[in-house]
Amino acid sequence: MTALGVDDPHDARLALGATGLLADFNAAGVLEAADVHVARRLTSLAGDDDERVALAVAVAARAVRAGSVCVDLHTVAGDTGAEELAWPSGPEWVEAVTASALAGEPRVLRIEGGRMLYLDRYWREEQQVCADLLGRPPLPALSTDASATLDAGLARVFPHEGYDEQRAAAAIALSQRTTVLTGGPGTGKTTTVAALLALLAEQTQVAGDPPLRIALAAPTGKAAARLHQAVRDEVERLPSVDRDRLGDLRSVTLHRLLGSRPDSSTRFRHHRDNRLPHDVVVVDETSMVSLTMMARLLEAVRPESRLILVGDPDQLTSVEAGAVLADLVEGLGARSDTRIAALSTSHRFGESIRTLAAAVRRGDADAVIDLLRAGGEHVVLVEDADPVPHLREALLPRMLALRGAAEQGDAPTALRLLDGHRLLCAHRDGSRGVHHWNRLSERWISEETGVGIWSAWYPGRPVLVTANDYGLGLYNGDAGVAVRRGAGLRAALEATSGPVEVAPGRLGDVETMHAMTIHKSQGSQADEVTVLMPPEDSRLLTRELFYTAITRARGLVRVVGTEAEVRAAVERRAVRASGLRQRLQDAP
Ligand SMILES: Nc1ncnc2c1ncn2[C@@H]1O[C@H](COP(=O)(O)OP(=O)(O)OP(=O)(O)O)[C@@H](O)[C@H]1O
Repeated sequence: MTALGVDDPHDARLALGATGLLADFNAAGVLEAADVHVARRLTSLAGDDDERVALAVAVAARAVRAGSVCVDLHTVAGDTGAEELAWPSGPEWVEAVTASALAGEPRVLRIEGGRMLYLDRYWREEQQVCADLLGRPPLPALSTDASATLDAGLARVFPHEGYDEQRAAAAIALSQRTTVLTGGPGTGKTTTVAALLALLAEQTQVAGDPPLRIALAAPTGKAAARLHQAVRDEVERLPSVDRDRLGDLRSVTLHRLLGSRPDSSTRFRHHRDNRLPHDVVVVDETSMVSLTMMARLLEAVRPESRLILVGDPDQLTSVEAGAVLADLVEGLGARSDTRIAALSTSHRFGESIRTLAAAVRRGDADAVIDLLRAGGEHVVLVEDADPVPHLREALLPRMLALRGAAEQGDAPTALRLLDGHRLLCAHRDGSRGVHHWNRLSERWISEETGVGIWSAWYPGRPVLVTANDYGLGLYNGDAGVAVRRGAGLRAALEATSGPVEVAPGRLGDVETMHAMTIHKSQGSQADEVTVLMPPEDSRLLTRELFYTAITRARGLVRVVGTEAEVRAAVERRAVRASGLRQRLQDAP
């Protein structure tokens, strides 16, 4: 039996035809078949038969798969936990890669700082992001009159007490061509953006320039729709003079802003030679933007336009490689010529969720355990060896209430009840996974009502949309519930633009949502949230995952897990190797 735990030589995880180091590392579970295939293909194209070079390519591909942009050849053996394999020594390996045809032209591999191995494409993107960001020209100093207008404006758009933090963040953003605006959920990022745009529009008008062209964008359709709604709500609160100057602001996905091309998923219509026309570009949920997307954005934004990157660097990162927002916060934050606009006071949570989230963020596991055990109105820890009875008691009444409203065809109540609670899992499979808890929830409902659930659609079935449907105005991440209409069922959904009802058959991509993954919950909130901690050795169990999960709760967070699982979550960072932070810090 191989270390992968498979006897079958045809197991899909084993790369067919692999030999030598690649085969050994594949069988040990360090490399996946895809890494091996990339390595074999590239080395064979380059005519390189050095096994160490093939292993380097495979390890670089593996790193990208895990979200890293590069890999440290001196430490990777220890980092993988498979030190018993025949790893080349760091210096010898670096030498072999440097001498390889793959490090020549056309270049595929690159070594940085004598040890960090990059697939060249990511190295170039990292270089470009750094150069484009730091190359943006500084703003000219404001005249005395313009300064006075700005001060009066700041007092106008942030009139009340309690807005000092946001006023200071807006002042920082107004003083820079490029600003990273950070803050956790409910810290007033959108409020600050709306006010900032109002002040920029005023500056433009006072200067007699043509009206400001503003782009609002986000990495996903759902985030873009939420941004649109949130900015609209906050603009509504501004004085009428500012509202009129801003007009109707639209928001789009980054793909749409840059202009998708049918022939490529990584190249766009707007680029260095065909820049975006906007004077101000605001990107929300920047934590979900990959290195590649950031590179494409920065080459498309005009150097003289304002760029405002908004997000929460403590949340889960992009699916693709890179941890760009966190790198920008730390890299730019360490420079003397740039300031980060940071918001830290949440205006949405109760004190206890806020304190818990802060303890998770600073990695203070003792404090997290103490806060969870102290419990209270807003925080509950379920440590039972078998949490099922506890959860059945806590969650089943909610499910039955939802079913009741759905049976009566009362869509508004059903949607309100649906928004009341989320059951969050790290995984899809396994005893702590979404599938298991969806099935268990349906079983509880059947047992309690005496009515079996035999078909996919039933009254009270909560659903999650899993693909954008622009025709219906639905986005990946929108939620809904099946409600009775006469003899049949309709799906009532809470689209970002408001509630919609459609025939279930019209919904192509939906899944049952008694439980959902933490990744999918990003960007949404519910009154109550139950977090099922994954097992202690889960690859997904990280501080960022836990922080994202608990900050989905507006009123109550219930954590189901052992002390060891909670500690593992708080103590383990989602480490993504990247050189961007250092590059931004060190560049002149
Ligand atoms: N200084 C403040 N005092 C009181 N309430 C505020 C303040 N700033 C914002 N709010 C309110 O708090 C809520 C959250 O603000 P906002 O939407 O701007 O935060 P956010 O950081 O963009 O949130 P999220 O990232 O979760 O979408 C809103 O209802 C907003 O009107």
